[in-house]
Amino acid sequence: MSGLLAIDTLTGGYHDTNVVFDVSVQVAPGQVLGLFGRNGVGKTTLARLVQGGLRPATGDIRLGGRSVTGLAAYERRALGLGYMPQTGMVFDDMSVRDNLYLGENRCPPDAYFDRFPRLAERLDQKAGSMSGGERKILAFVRTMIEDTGLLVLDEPSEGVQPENIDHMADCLKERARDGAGIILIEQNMTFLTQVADSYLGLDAGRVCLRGDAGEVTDGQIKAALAI
Ligand SMILES: Nc1ncnc2c1ncn2[C@@H]1O[C@H](COP(=O)(O)OP(=O)(O)OP(=O)(O)O)[C@@H](O)[C@H]1O
Repeated sequence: MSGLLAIDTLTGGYHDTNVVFDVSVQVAPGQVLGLFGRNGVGKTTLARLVQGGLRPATGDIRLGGRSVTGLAAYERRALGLGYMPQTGMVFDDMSVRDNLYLGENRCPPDAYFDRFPRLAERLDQKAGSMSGGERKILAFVRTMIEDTGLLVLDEPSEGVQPENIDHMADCLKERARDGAGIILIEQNMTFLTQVADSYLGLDAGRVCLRGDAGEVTDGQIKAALAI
């Protein structure tokens, strides 16, 4: 597998307390890695270690063959790493239009309005006045339109209606078909299994299950979640 992203024996967490231990995994162009596990097992922490918001205690992260372990989040962003955090991506005081159109290195969002017409209807509305699910869709589309080769998305479907989750799945599959590597953190297993072509399960910060979609069974995923 040619590594777009290579994570090597990564350990890290908060201050002196590590919550992710010895995680190694690779993501190739076009691959969607489904990252799952119960609440509090370290999924968001792993995502933030990859994104650069947290620095690892030990281990290495390589993007396109280059070590980015010592780089700040904005430097990783400049190298093509996109990140949709679980919360806090939308600027509540700005309009939906400004959330979508302001910023550099973006494609126009218009291509997403067929799938998510609510955004087009609410362009002049403040983002903070939208529902939680609508703000998630806004954050998702902002992430999709950025010019990035690796996307890390932390529970994008939380609070989103099933029909729009299906549209999110289609968008992610298209980005992967276009060559992006994707790490998708999800509690919604229907969504995750719809999109992921490989899985990484975490328990207590350690890898408890890994494999391609053809190898890992629903039963194994359920068992990993019920550990
Ligand atoms: N800012 C922080 N400071 C200290 N500890 C934290 C911080 N954020 C998370 N933790 C701890 O790190 C551990 C892993 O949390 P993390 O948010 O990575 O889990 P998660 O698998 O993403 O959970 P969830 O599914 O609930 O989002 C938890 O024990 C949590 O309490």
